[in-house]
Amino acid sequence: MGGNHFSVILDPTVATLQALHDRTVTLAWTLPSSETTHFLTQIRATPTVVTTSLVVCTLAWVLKEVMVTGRDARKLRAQGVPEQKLYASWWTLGMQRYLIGHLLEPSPHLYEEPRARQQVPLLHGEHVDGWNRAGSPMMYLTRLFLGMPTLVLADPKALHAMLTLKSYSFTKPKLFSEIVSSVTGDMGMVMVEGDVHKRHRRIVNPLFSMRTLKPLVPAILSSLDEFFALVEHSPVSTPLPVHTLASHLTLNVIGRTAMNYDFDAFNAHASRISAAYADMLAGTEMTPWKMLTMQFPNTFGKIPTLTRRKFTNGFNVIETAVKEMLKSATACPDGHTLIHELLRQNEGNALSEHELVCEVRTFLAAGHETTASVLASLVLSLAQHPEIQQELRDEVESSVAALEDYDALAKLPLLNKVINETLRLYPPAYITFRAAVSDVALPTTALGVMEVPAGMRIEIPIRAIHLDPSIWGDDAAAWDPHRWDTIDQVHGTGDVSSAANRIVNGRRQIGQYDFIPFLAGPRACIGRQFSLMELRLFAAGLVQRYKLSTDVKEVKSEDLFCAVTMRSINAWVRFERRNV
Ligand code: HEM
Repeated sequence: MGGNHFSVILDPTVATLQALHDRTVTLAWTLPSSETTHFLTQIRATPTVVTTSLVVCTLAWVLKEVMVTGRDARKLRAQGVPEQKLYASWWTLGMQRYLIGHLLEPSPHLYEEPRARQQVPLLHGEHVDGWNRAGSPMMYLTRLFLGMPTLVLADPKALHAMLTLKSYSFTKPKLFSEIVSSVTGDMGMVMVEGDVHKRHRRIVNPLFSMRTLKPLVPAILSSLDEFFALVEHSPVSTPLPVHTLASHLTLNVIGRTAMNYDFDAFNAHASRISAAYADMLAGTEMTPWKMLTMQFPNTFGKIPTLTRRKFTNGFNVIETAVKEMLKSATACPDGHTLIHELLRQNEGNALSEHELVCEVRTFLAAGHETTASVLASLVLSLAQHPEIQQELRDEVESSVAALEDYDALAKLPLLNKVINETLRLYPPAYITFRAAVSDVALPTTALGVMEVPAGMRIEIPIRAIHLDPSIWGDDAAAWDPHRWDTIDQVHGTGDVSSAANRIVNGRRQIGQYDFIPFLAGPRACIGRQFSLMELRLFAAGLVQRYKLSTDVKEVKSEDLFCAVTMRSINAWVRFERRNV
């Protein structure tokens, strides 16, 4: 019997069982326990009946997943997509292997070696059968939750179609949305899809134009001054945890520039809102328990653990605070922060109050840890490379009279190369996901037109693409800003996908989809210019004022903490004040 026949029978059965299960669970959580007991007695739900129903539900669901997703995997294999060979049969459990593996061998981080090498081989530069190198398809099938197939896709032609030409034929997969929306709310720009997304993007776009952003330079520099004050109170010989300080710095910036609010994050007794936000972020850390709660939100997800209670409390504190921020911005319509501009752009109330709140929450979530992560890696890399640091200092001092002159700063070649190289090697969005809304045809470099089945989960391995030696050369894993001296960034998918035309007149051709720290297309990062502005001002300001040094010789994979974003957790740097 083919997968389709199975689906016809199984889909409605599973949907019914699932609905029954959800209904029972909802009742169980909402009714007082005495009424729950009464209700269960009334429907003769003895422990045996409940257990049997749950087992049947689970089995039916597993059967459906295996049948339907197995059929989808077969469809892709039949078109020539290679499948990653898993190392042992229990790995076919997909992501569940982390849960089991965790019990067998506790490990603090989801992507820690050696399991990570097998789960995300490209992230770790491991070879995968069928992966480019010798011209074979730049994609492969791997397994995620309960063995569900995921298409890991790095072919520039297919990425161009998926991210740009047919962007709205793909959405964020449910699991991804659940993690993000738990922080941003359900109606922020990262979350919304289709026409709703177009409406949000149209209203928010002007906030991130240079006309709106440039007046924010003084507010960004005032946050840098606070960082300087903190550094100057610390002994010169003591390395400072830039991975934490950068996060405080960018939180203060996003508060001041976007929300008209002072987070005062460098202060150990920081505001209630900073503390609530920290609690909320701690609740998104990707642990095996977190994965279980995401997969079964109505059962495990409802258990009121301490982390969950702190998370909910943090969420509510932020929600209330953002509502107050919106209210005070409404009362001061000429203000210069992003929240003021958002309200001006929202003339006619195209976005509801709830949508506005989610949008502001999104700026906070998307615009804070991402930039902090790049900044920490950038400062550490400069400290590890004193010669580049000096070159950058010379460039800044000879070309820019004052940091306020942002137009001059934005043009500095080495400064931009240092930032690009850091975004290449340490992209905070190291990986992202999409799901096909319906059956969709994608052109590919090696397999002709590929039919992607509806619902297929697709992973874009951003960091793996940035580390691929066939794109960047054999020294791809090294931090070398001068590699950009001989790079041409080529727009479109053009001719760069084959090794033969990668090097032209001694210059390396890098396509639009070979370097995607901010992704590409209609859903590319809207905050790109904002974060580049922060990074340019901070990098220039720091090398002007301090000599940076470190004892950290290399960045190992366990120094990069990977959850929703990737961030450095071992960036200890000394700041020695220069006599100028
Ligand atoms: C170095 C810093 C940053 C990096 C590397 C980065 C990266 C990204 C990436 C890769 C995406 C696409 C995610 C996906 O669709 O799967 C994205 C989306 C987004 N980013 Fe950023 N981001 C950064 C900073 C910022 C800042 C500062 C803001 C705002 C203040 C911001 C706001 C957003 C928003 C709203 C989206 C959703 C856009 C849409 O779906 O239309 N980001 N970012």
